[in-house]
Amino acid sequence: MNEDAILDVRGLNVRFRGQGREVTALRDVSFSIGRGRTLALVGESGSGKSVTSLALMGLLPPNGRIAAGTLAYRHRDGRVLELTELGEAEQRRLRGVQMSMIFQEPMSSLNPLFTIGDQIGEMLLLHETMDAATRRRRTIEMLELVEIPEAARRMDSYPHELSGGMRQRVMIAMAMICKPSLLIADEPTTALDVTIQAQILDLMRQLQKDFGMSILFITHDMGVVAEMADDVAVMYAGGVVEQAGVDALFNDTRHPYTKGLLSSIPGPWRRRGERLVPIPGSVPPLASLPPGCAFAPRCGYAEPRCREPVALTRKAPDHLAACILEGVEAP
Ligand SMILES: Nc1ncnc2c1ncn2[C@@H]1O[C@H](COP(=O)(O)OP(=O)(O)OP(=O)(O)O)[C@@H](O)[C@H]1O
Repeated sequence: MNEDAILDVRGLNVRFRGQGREVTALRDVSFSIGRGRTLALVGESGSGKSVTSLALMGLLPPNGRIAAGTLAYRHRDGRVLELTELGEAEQRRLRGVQMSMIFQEPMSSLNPLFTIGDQIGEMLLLHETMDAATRRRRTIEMLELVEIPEAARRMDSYPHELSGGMRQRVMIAMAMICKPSLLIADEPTTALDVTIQAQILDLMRQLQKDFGMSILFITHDMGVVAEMADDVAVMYAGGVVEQAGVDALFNDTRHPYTKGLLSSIPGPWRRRGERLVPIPGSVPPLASLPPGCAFAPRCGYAEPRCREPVALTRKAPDHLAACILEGVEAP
C-alpha cells in the first residue's frame, strides 16, 4: 500500500444470502484514503456505499460476507493490518479507537435510556484506563470541542432532550473521543436542515484539522462532496465507476454516470441557465444487473460494446473511470 495511505481497499466483493441464493452487492471495489484526507464515496441509493462502510468496520449483517478482496489498514504504530484477517476481539479494539463511524440518524445509535455523558464516557471506559473524574473532564472537553453549549450541564441530558443537530454533535463527540485516525461518516447531515448541515460540516472540517484524521465521507449529495472531499469515488450498482481528485471529477468528468449526478442537482459547477436533467430510470436490482456496464441501460452514450465487461482504467494521472469513452463533455 502507498506510503501516504491509511486505508487501501482492493477488489472488495461482498455477497448477501437470501431466499436460497447469494447476490453480489459489491463488485471489485477498490480505493485508497490518504492520511489526513477526505474521500467521498458518492452514488444513488442502493449503490453500495453503506455496505462498503460496514465491511470496513467488520459490521456486515449475518447474511453478508466478504467473498474476496483485501482491506489494508495502517495502524497507529505503523504496522499494516489486513482487516479481513483480524479476529473479532482485535476488530473491536480497532473500532471506536482507531476507526470510528457516525451514522445518518443519531437517534438509532444513541441509547435513549442513558445520558449523553454516560454514553460518551462509555467509549473511554471501554478503550482507555482512567479514573471517573478524568473521564468526566475528558467528556466535557469533547462536548466543548463539538460546540455543545453548557457542556457540563448537558452531560446529564438524555438524547431526546436535544435537537437533531445537537444529537449529531454528540455522535461526533462519541466517535472522536478516542482520537481515531479514520472517521467513517455515513450521510451524517442528510437528516438535518440546511443551516445545521452547514454547521456540522464546518465542525467536521475543523476537527479534521485539529486531529489530523482521515475521513471516508458517504453521501449522495454532490454539493456536500464539493464542500468536503479531497478525493471522490463514484459508485454505481455495487462498483466504483469513477475515481479522481475532487477538481478533476467536477471539471474533467470521465463517466456518464458522474455527469448525470452533476447534471441532476443545482450547484456552482453547472453552466449558467442550464436546466437540471435527472438521470432517467433507476438503479437495477442487484440480482438482475445487465451484462457489461451496469449503467449502460440508462446511459445516453451507450453502444453495443458496453455489453462487454468494462474495467476501471486510468484516463489521466490519478483519474480512473470504467467507461469505453475517453470522457464526456462538462455537465
Ligand atoms: N442485509 C442485506 N441483505 C441483502 N441485501 C442487502 C443487505 N444490506 C444491503 N443489501 C443490498 O446491498 C445493496 C447496497 O446497499 P447500500 O445500503 O450499501 O446502498 P447505499 O448506496 O448505501 O444506499 P443508501 O443511500 O440508500 O443507504 C442494496 O441493493 C441492498 O439491497
